[in-house]
Amino acid sequence: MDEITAGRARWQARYDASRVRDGEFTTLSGLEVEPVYGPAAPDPRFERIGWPGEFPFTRGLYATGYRGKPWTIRQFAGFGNARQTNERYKMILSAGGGGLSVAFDMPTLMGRDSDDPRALGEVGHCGVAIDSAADMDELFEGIPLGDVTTSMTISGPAIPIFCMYLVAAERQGVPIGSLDGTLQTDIFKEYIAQKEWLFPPNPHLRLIGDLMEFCAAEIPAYKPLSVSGYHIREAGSTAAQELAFTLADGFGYVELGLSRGLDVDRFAPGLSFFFDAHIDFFEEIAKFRAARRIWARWMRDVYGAKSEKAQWLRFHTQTAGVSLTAQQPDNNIVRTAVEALAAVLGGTNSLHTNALDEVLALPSAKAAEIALRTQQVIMEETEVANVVDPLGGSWYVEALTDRLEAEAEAIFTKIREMGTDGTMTSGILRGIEDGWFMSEIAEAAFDYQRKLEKGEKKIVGVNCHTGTVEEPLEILRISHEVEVEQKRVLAERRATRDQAAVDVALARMIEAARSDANMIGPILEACRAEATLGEICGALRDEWGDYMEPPRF
Ligand SMILES: CC(C)(COP(=O)(O)OP(=O)(O)OC[C@H]1O[C@@H](n2cnc3c(N)ncnc32)[C@H](O)[C@@H]1OP(=O)(O)O)[C@@H](O)C(=O)NCCC(=O)NCCSC(=O)CCC(=O)O
Repeated sequence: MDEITAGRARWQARYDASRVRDGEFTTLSGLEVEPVYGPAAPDPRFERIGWPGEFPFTRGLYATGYRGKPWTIRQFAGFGNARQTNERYKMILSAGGGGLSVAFDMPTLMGRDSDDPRALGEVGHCGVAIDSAADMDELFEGIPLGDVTTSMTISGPAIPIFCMYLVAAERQGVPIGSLDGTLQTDIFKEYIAQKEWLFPPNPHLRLIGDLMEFCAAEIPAYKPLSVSGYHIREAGSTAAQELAFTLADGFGYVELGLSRGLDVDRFAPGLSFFFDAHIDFFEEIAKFRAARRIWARWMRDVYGAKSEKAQWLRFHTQTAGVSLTAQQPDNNIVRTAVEALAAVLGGTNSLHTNALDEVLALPSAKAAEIALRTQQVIMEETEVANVVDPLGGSWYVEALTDRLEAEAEAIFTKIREMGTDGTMTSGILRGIEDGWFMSEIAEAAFDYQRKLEKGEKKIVGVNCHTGTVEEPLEILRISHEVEVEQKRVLAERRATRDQAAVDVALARMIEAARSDANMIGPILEACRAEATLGEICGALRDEWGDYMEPPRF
């Protein structure tokens, strides 16, 4: 039997052993479609590409693709206080959202309480304000945490926020071992692009190692890391840089797990990824396919992962916020639809579609609903979910996939060479310290901007096809009352909690910080005692110090 026939037989066996959702898998005009298409005759490219559901997973993780399960519709949302955001979550779930994704406000992202002087004017603005486990209870009130997978986008203070989420689950009566969800936690990309860290890199990495250890042992389905290229791309990187920097960061976390003596086949399934879907349709599809292939190969060949789940790159995608325009904002619906389709054709596991007004403010309820419906149109009407990796074998897409893979490999070599001991981690830390990542991204952003200004690259409504007379958009505005009320509630909670229990828990946490002990238990205790996020992070800042980025011109 030749390799094509043998491969197809392997795929068929996997497909037959899998569950397929009910549905009519035909074109709109009624033609039956196969679950997958492949070459009819031997093709030299095929070994690199493979079949869906098998190494190197270029064509997807599952033999069934979206016939097995469609991607998760996971709309990133949060604003004002926990009660307001809870209402938005219930709206998203009742409108067909498949999972939740929490956006926190800036003080929370920086580990500060709502009454911190630095929080002034920011409470509830770019996400929801969470000060303690009691806010987390309110955030998920009436939403069974055992049944809904919840992603939380936070990295600097990821661990105390995660512990508050565990406390909220305990208070709902959900066993924490049964939870499934994702925590962003990706501190490398904070230093590289988003700039929301709390401490120097080493204490952050220690906490992340503690979290990986805890989750691998206690909450096997939970993904404690969502390694993020989104913010790298939004900062102006190219697609190849996004791919390479993100996967390099992922390798850094694998090296961290291995350095802690953890079993790669146990902890690697907890590593998840998050990419941008930008407007160049085919380049984005190729990027997602290349990402799966590179990750599988490195995990197997460099880091010794044996199980398929440890070789899988699972990812969430968000359409490109940076591609949205304030001019002619209705056009953003079209951009988002094209980008979302690229994510789906690239085999994303989970997807957020941006709202048309996100360039101006957090989404209004109406804009949020259109964004959600955009995914549903793709899922329910277009028939694209009938066939796994429908663009596999396209000369263009396969060539771009190879090209992006080669570009990423060249960047990996550069990063490793920057380090002192041949590891990816050492190269990443050196690149952060030297401002190398930042200047690579800045160069790419500058180059693109120059092309826009020369008219070599075009954006409708910005440097071409301008001149539409526009109505002002109704946008969501967050009242200052939210901040006043959040501070009042926080003061009341501080006055009524058992202060001695808080003091003891915080002292134990610092004791643990000074030892080699795993920090998750003590931080969880502090959250159970209603210590606030600012108190927990403040005590750790006092212990570990702050981090100043080296200036670079
Ligand atoms: C793994 C992902 C990517 C997706 O998880 P999900 O649970 O949604 O989906 P999933 O794992 O693909 O699927 C759920 C289960 O179904 C199974 N499954 C899926 N497809 C299948 C198929 N065809 N056949 C058989 N089983 C299948 C999976 O293996 C899994 O089960 P098992 O578990 O048993 O295997 C996770 O990490 C995630 O949800 N990430 C979201 C991150 C996020 O929302 N970030 C927002 C950032 S927003 C941000 O940063 C701000 C940006 C800004 O500034 O605007």
